Amino acid sequence: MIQSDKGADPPDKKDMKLSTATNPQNGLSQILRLVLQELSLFYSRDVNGVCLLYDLLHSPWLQALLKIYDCLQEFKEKKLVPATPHAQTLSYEVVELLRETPTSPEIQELRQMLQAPHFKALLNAHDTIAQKDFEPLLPPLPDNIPESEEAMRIVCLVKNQQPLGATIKRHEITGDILVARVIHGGLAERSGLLYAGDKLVEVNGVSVEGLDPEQVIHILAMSRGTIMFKVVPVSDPPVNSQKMVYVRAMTEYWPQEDPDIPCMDAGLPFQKGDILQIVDQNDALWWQARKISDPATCAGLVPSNHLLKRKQREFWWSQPYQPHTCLKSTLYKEEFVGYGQKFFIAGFRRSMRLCRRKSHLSPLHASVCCTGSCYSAVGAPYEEVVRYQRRPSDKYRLIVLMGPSGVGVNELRRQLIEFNPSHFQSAVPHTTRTKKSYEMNGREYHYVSKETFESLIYSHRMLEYGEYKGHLYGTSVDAVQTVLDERKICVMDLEPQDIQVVRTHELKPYVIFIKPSNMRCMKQSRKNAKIITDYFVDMKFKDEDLQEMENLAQRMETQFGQFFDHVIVNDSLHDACAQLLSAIQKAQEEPQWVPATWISSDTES
Ligand SMILES: Nc1ncnc2c1ncn2[C@@H]1O[C@H](COP(=O)(O)OP(=O)(O)OP(=O)(O)O)[C@@H](O)[C@H]1O
Repeated sequence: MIQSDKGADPPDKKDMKLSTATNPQNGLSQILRLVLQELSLFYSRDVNGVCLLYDLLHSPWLQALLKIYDCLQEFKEKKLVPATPHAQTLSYEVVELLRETPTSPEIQELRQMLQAPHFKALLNAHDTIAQKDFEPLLPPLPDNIPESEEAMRIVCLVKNQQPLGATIKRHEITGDILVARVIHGGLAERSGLLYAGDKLVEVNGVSVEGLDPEQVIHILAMSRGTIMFKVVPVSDPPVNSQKMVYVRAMTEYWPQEDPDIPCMDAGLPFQKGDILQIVDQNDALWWQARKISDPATCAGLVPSNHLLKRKQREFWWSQPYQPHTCLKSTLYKEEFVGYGQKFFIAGFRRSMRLCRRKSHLSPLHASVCCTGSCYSAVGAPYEEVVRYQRRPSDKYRLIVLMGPSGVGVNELRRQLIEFNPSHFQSAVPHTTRTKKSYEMNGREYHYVSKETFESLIYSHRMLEYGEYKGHLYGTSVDAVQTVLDERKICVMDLEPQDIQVVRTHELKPYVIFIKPSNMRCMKQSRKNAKIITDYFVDMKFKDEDLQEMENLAQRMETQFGQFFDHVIVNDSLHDACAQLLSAIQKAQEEPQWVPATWISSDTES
């Protein structure tokens, strides 16, 4: 039995009314109204997805659409007829009458308007429609057509700047030239007259019998204006009934470098992190997709998940063996940043940051999880994604900052927390080292035994950890959850190798990559910046430090760019902070693409 929770605000009854039409055949509006009423009962009970569905059905654009639908239904019923079937003659008569009227500027203007070509064309169109005179007159079919004659279709397409949007192939046995695929959004598909499997008989009056596909393409390339195809239609035109799927490309693809692609010109190149709309998966090997950043263009061919995985594997095995290389850092910073300030910020200590950088070298780490570089060798080439909009009642998404050492990740994180400590916070890390006299358990660190720390690792409760001077340091899921449970935004910095561990539906991380600007700008902006390394105190950035930072940033982008939701170039600190604030606000308040598994896990829980 469905009950309403009295504690919550019931949705406004007035707004629920979707349509005012009284037409008894108006079933769609009626059904939607009932669905809304039903949903309003669940609304206050926080049932997963109901609020989203309710808001969708309640949205002004859907209601407006329904109103339009209702109006159209009403007009359909009325069977409107034109006031006059011959508006053109009426117009001639008016012009004649005006001739006999004394001339004035207004009469002159009216006469000109009635005789203007566009007005005449409009009246002509009106008369054609009024007389329902749009069916072309076809000659009668000859009586003596043999039974075995194949039905032909004549297709005329007007060539413009766009490609025709179809590929052809030769049938291996019969040698016929067939339409291999029709590309979504292309001229051929929009005409609705050509289908994959249609047999080409003639192009512009030239028979294609015995020709190679290349020769047919040459004829097409030479044609100007209208192209006429004579085809034998495929008996069963393929129907694309698959649902639209969106994926994030986890690898890059360049059709020009792929000798296997059936038609290089029809290929769609993409880069890591691009969001693709998969519009056709009928072929097991070659899908059709378009980039959501470029929705107006027609689709292109991309390798299917299965094929791309195979290609990745073949590429991986063809590479010479390389021992595991890590993104290493040489720039180290001071011991303690948060101490002595108005409020305390945890997680900025040098020990913590150094162990982070060394974490992927630890044998313990290697035995528990797979690093990012392993991931790129065997991981899925596409990740299914959906649009996710955080609801105000949801916890905040975890904000992850990453970047090469010295780029300013910690400076930005610190400034953010200082800007609004009641809104932004770091997680308190764990350590196995002993507490110092001025420290407090749960403020600088959670001080735990080695056994406790290791059990957290083995139970996958550590998001990142490492060893420094014989002690373990790390950040736990629970420490992050504590911040999120307080309805604050948790901001953490992470090495890219650890990114897979935080990508869970629980934390829904939003990853921001902090990137150095070019060397010339960096030399200027870091003129007075001081770094403290393991060996020197207050050392200025040297050119080689900046160069290494740039190289490291490039490697990080190449290897992990698919995981970055946003990139900020840290040139002016002030601008970078402003960009960071705005990016975080968008991450929390605007729809974003997230892995589909994060959302399905939500529904299951
Ligand atoms: N945009 C900037 N302009 C000038 N100085 C900057 C800028 N960003 C950061 N700095 C300075 O550069 C130095 C290094 O920054 P920070 O400590 O934040 O680096 P990091 O990315 O956290 O690397 P690490 O963890 O190795 O210290 C600091 O002195 C910081 O104040």
